[in-house]
Amino acid sequence: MSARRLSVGGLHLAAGGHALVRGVSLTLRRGRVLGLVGTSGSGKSLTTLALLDLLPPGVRQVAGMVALDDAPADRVALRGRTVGLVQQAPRGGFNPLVTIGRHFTETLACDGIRDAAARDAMLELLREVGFGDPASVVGLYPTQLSGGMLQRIMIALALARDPDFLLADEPTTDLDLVVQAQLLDLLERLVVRRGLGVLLVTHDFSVIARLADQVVVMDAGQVVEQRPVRRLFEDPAHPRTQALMAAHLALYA
Ligand SMILES: Nc1ncnc2c1ncn2[C@@H]1O[C@H](COP(=O)(O)OP(=O)(O)OP(=O)(O)O)[C@@H](O)[C@H]1O
Repeated sequence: MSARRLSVGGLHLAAGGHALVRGVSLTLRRGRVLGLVGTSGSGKSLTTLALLDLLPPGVRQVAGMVALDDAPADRVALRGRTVGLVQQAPRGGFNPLVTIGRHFTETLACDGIRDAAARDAMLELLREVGFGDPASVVGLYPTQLSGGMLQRIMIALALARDPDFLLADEPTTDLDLVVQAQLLDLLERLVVRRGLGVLLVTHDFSVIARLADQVVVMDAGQVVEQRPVRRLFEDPAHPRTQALMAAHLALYA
């Protein structure tokens, strides 16, 4: 049965005796988008990676528990099947020597989906993320596609094992504004159609305003504010949130 909530509680991370993330707790809910914002280095990516036990070498989890609904979860078992991961800079997420089709067949084979069934599933996934002629994409290599197309494909790969939750770490960074808007529309459609629970990591408040229901603000490894998106924009409480918002308005208002 599908889980309704994915949560991390009391997460502490450290490297070389230096605390990087301190006491972070947050909860994703199916059909909802939780925005995670904060300045560079505030601990957003490490928190996201800790959910799937994918911390980089040298970073250690000192405390914290990940739970599905209210039961402790095996984080390695969550990868792909329950929780999909989409990261920034899609080009680095692909093997340049392998076709797009092979990226899909290898992922689908994890669930025993092969041959004609794999091809049908791959074409359907590519169609779902907006490729009108998916068959024309499967024989291409990652270098033959634009950043926006690769980011769509990375989302399709993250959906290949039909997860309940999606962790999207800066999914629109480095893409032009038109492609960014298309990707945010796509994520919104997926939340509605699949009932996905999404963690949307970004430093961009316009992305938060467009998609998030609830927002967590991090600063120096800690959660400093957590509230519904509308209330955050109307009345940012913490000085760090106010500063991030002011910087955003200075650039885009
Ligand atoms: N492998 C590592 N070893 C030691 N420290 C690290 C490592 N990776 C990240 N850090 C440190 O942990 C802190 C949090 O990093 P993290 O990447 O989670 O920040 P972030 O909020 O995602 O920033 P950005 O928006 O720039 O991606 C930073 O001070 C960073 O320098």
